[in-house]
This record gives sequence, structure tokens and C-alpha cells, in this order.
Amino acid sequence: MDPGNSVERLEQQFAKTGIKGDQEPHPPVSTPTNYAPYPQGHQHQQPYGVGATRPPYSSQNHNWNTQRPPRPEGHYGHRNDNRGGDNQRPWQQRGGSPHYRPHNNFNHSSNSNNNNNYNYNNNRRMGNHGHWKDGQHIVGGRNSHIERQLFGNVEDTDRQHTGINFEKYDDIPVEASGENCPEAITTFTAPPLDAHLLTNIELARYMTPTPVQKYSIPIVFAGRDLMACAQTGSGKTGGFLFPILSDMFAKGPSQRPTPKDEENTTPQQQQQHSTSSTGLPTVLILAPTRELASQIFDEANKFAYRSWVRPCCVYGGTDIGHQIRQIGRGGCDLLVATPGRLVDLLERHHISLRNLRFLVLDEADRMLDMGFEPQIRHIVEKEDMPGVQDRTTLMFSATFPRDIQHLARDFLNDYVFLSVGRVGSTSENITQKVIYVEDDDKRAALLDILRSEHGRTLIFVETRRMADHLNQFLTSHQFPATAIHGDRSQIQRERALTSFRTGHTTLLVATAVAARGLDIANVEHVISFDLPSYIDDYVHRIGRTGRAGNTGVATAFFNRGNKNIVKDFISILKEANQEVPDFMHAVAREGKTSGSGRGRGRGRGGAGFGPGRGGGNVNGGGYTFGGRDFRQFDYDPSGAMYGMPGPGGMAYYDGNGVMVPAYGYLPPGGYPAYGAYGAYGFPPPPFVPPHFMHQFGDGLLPHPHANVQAPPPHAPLPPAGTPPLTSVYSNHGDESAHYQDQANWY
Ligand SMILES: Nc1ncnc2c1ncn2[C@@H]1O[C@H](COP(=O)(O)OP(=O)(O)OP(=O)(O)O)[C@@H](O)[C@H]1O
Repeated sequence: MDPGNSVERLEQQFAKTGIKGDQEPHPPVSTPTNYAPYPQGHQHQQPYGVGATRPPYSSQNHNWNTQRPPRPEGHYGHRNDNRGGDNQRPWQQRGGSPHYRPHNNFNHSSNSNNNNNYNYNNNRRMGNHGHWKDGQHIVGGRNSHIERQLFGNVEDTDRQHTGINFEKYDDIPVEASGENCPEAITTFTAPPLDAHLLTNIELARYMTPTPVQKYSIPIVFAGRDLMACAQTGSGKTGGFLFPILSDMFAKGPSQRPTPKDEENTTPQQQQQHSTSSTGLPTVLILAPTRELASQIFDEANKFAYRSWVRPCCVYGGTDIGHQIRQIGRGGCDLLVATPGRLVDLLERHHISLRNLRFLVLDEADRMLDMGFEPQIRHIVEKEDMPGVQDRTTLMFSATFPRDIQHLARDFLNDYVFLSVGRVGSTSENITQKVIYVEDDDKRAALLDILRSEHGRTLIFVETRRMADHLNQFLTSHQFPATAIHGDRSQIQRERALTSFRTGHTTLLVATAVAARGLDIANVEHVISFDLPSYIDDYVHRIGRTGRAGNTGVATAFFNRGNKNIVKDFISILKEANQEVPDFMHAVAREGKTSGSGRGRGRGRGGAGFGPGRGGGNVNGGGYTFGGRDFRQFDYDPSGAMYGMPGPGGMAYYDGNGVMVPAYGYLPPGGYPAYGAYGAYGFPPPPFVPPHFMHQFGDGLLPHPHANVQAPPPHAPLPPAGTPPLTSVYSNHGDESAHYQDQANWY
């Protein structure tokens, strides 16, 4: 599908419906209930449901979301073309809107939550850092100015979530599996936490630990590796920062020589190494996006305040020379990084990982999917990082698909799997609404919603181009909007985020670059203008609201173009006790006969991802949305690993524990899904033979541990005329240099 044509077609479609940005696009339509299908065009058709007239559907309707390759890091220039506009002109001058909240002192460098690079350096110069001397932690002096910068004021609504209500989490089910799980703590106390950390926790006004923190703190203190799956907004950042910083405050800098030092360097060289400007972090935290890395860095600065620990942050899109100087001058005890920039710095020997004691993968499922996995392997296995036995490895996310859990074992040692929350991982604090809206009507539907609401609203779209178009469209309709996506320069991205955080612009149009981890206070509404191709991505996106015990609303525009995720979507809604509109069931029933055959897993999973999923049957296959320890469900002590049986088939490991590759199957009218790794479903014939899978590049090649076997002899070839499949680049707009995705196959 030609992206240019499809976008043009979209624009023509918009033009047909009168949506041009300079005229009233669509008469406001009142929807009787939130779940009513959105009227088609001007005709106000009957709601689409079972037996009702279906809105005309064209298989081309949704192709306009065609994605473009991400730009390599080096291509992110500081372009000042202002595409998409940051709307720096005062809003009143442009007609205003009820969304506007006057903010006369807007200055992104002074109001941002992300402005601590500057303050952090000041912080050092003011000499209030502590240090480690003669085996003792000497804590620095207090500074009220820095404390305001780091922790904000109680009334600072741009930075504080209002009405944090973690009691809501008290009856959330928590499951910890693995040998000898340590007991959870119930309060922040010293011991077990370091006394200095407690003073910083108090400054942050955290009264009690969240469930994930209650468990992760003793697990890490016990020296155990951890894979933690907890709902969005439930305090996972503290879940890894608290035990790590507490340990560092108590034990001081690591001095341990690694075997590599002993083998390859002379004592003189070692001496040179430690006095050179090379950063020698004790902790490495890897995150998928620059904005998330920056946010974790800010949190690390808070909780490391006045301690000997110097946090440091490196990510792409910014001047590497500046980062090198930061590492050299200020030290780098706790390093937060995006993988691409870190590899660059490792290769230039500005950072060495030989002293590492803690490795953290935040958004770990994202970090281990095919976009990042090669870089993560390079960092963990090919550089000088201590081996898995000699470091503590922690992985955190709100979703942990089974295939990623399999892969994660390579990086973990005797780990505890912690699951906080329901198996379906959306929070019940988020009210989820689904509206049936054809692609042509989405803009009108959006305007209707925005005209009746004035809160901070995040709008997710699938492509960067669409983000720009929608931003322009909203701006031309007098809404204070801005956009964040991977084609914008880092300065534009940060400016957009700051503008949204501070409430200068109450609408942020975003691609998936803003989907994970970002903690923006008081986001009231997340609108999935486009639904993502994978339900886990939806879970993360809506998780930008309803955080820290607050409530929020998530509205999804749904149509038949989303039928590939409809069953997973229904399960997510049910698990969070949300209403499932009839039209979703109807589309799901259609899916049964036409079947998209798409698995998940971004080139890793595919048809066999989880038992029974290849045929699009979720429930029968026992798939869960990442909240279960696969060891409990797939593992058979006899040496064979099985999935849970379902109508779609059975997950399949052979009796010797050797993985049998997944074979996609070709449902009528659908495309094959592919998988090459993990506990795969063993779907019904016809099979797609492995040679077909190999067309798709790295991510679809079998994992090195997989022993690929020939397909069963009866597997037929794909039917004549099956179009050749090609990988397309996704629109994740993050640090993944070679991220490939099967999105928009059809
Ligand atoms: N113990 C606590 N008490 C009060 N607030 C807390 C506590 N722990 C974390 N928070 C606040 O809760 C919010 C969400 O925390 P955090 O960003 O760590 O969530 P998360 O689980 O990592 O979310 P996501 O899945 O989106 O990455 C933050 O604003 C944080 O400051």
C-alpha cells in the first residue's frame, strides 16, 4: 500500500465530508449514550449492531494509517520548520477556546518537570551533594530552592497528581511466584529502607508504598532478580528506584573488579580507567523513549537528593558532546539511557559497565521486542557488563506477553515474577468507552467530544503525519493543541510535552512515542482516535490517565478496521468490569469467519502467540494480557512445555524442552501470522511453511534457542495469488533504530 496515496485518499475523504480545518466539518451530533455508534457522515444511520444496517465498509478505509520508517537517530536535526506548530502565540489572539487556561508565565525551561538537567548541575555546584568517605555515607546539606525545584509545592497541580488514592489499590490481587519469595513490607520504614532515602520519600510526600513497591523492595533487598508486572500509574518507578538507591546509600560505590579487568588490563590501566572521564555506573536503567528516560532521571534526582549518588541521563536527539562532558565532570553512578545513545557511548568508551550492580529494563516488554532486542543484547552481552549471576536484573512493565517472558529468561537469574492487579492489566480507575466511528467521521466525533470537555486530553493516532494533520486541524478550530511524534526535533518534542504538562495547551496529539511510562499530572481523558494494532499498546496508552489512584476516562474510536484486536479488546474491557458495546461482539463474530489471523508480538509472536491465538480465538487459548508468570502455566516438570488447550490448538514444546517453531496459518480472507519464538499455539492447518516466514527479516527468524523443525508433511503452501508479505516500519517514534512491525498488512 502506497502511504502517499492512502493519505491523499484520506484527505479526499475529509474534503468530501467538508472537513478542511477552515469550515464547520460536521454538524455536532449528540450521541444518546457513550456507547452508541457514531453516525456515518451526515446520514445519522441506525446504530450498527446485530441485525442493523451496517455502515458501508471499504477494506481501504483504514489503510491511510500506513506507517513510515523511523528516522535513524542521526537524522533528528534541530529543524525549526515548526511543522505542526507549537502555538507559541498567545491563545487569546487566535480566538481562544474553553480549553485554554491562562498561563502567562509560560516558559518551558522553568516550569517543566523535565528541566532538571540544568538544576541538577546547579545542584552539584551548590555543593549539597553528599559523598562516600571511609565506608560512610556523608549526606549533603539541605537547600530549600533545590527542594522546590525537585519536589514542587503541595499546591503545584502541574506536578502533583490530585487526590492520590492508593487505598484503592489495597484489595488488588498480588501474586509473587518463584522460589522463596520474600515477605512484602507494608510501610516505608528504616530499616529496611535507608534512613536518608526515607527523608527524600517524605519530601516527595509519599505516605505509603504502592503494592508494587511493597513487594519489590524486599525482593531486591534479598538480592533476587525480578520481573514485575503492575498496572499503569501504580508506582513502578519507585518500585525499582527505592530498593536500588537504598542499597547504594548503605553500601557505597562498587569497587569490584570484573574478570575482564583482570584478564585484559594491567593494574596501571585499571588505575587510568578509574581516573579517566569514563562513566562507571553502578546502576543502568534502560527506557524506550527519550522522554521516559528524562522522566526517570528526574525521579532519580529526587530520591538521590543530598546523597553520594550522581544520576546521569543519555538519549538521542541531543548533543552527544554535552552528554560526554556531563559524564566526565559530574560522575555517573546511576545512568538512565535509551539504548541507541548508550551503544554509541559504549563504543566510544565514554561509559564502561564493568562496575554495574543493577540493571533495570523499564517497559521491559517493549525493550525486549524486536525493535530493541539486538541493542539490549549488545549492551548486556557484548560489552563489559557483569554476567547475570553477578548483577541484579529488574524488569518492569504493565504488560508482559508470554513470548517476551520466554526471551527475558536470558537476562535473569532465578527471578521472582510479581503480578500486581488483575490479569487484564487496565486499571478499573479508568472508565473505558468505545464509540463506533468510521474513519471519515473521526474528526467530527473528536470535535463533539472536545466541545463538551475542557480537561487535559491526550489524543493518540497511529502515524506521525496524522499527528501533524490532526494538530493543525484542531488548531484551526481554535483548540489549544500541540503534537509529539518521532519526526519532530527533540526540542519540539520537549516543548510540546512541557506545554501539555503545564496546561498551556490542554490537547496533545501523540503517536506511540507518548504511550509508555509518561507521568503527566491530571490527564483527564485519553482518546484513541486510532486504535493500535496490539492490545498491549492500548493498555499503555490509556494508562496515561487514571494514575496514582486517580480516576480517568478513555474513549476509543472503533470500527471494522480494528477487528484484528476486537477479541483482545473485549477481554480487556470485561476484565476491567467495563461495558462491552454490542457492535464489538458483532465485529468479533465477523472475525470468526473472516479471521485476520494476526498474532501479536511484533514479528516475534504471530499466529502461535499463546495457545489458540493464531485463529483469533483468545479466550479458548488461555491467553492473558501479560499478568501471569509463564513458568506456572507453560511448564511441565517432565521437560515438555505446554500451553493451555483451547479451540485454536495447543502451545507446543517438544518433550525435550525444544521449541517447535510457530507456523502461521492462513484463515480464509485473512493473512498469515508468523511466529518464531515462544510458547506458540499449534494452530489448525493450513500451515504456512517456515520458508515463508523467513521473508520477514531478523525479527522473524527463529530465536537462537529455538530448534527449528520441519513443518508437518501435510502442510500445504499458501494459496495461489497470496500477496507477498513485506515488513513495514512502524510508527513507534522511539529510540528503536530498526523497529519493524507487521502493522498494516492489510
Ligand atoms: N508511594 C507513593 N505514594 C504516592 N505517590 C506515588 C507513590 N509511588 C509513586 N507515586 C506517584 O504515582 C505516579 C505514578 O507512578 P509511576 O510513574 O512510577 O507509575 P508506573 O507504574 O511506572 O506507570 P507506567 O506503567 O505508566 O509506567 C507518579 O506521579 C508518582 O509520583
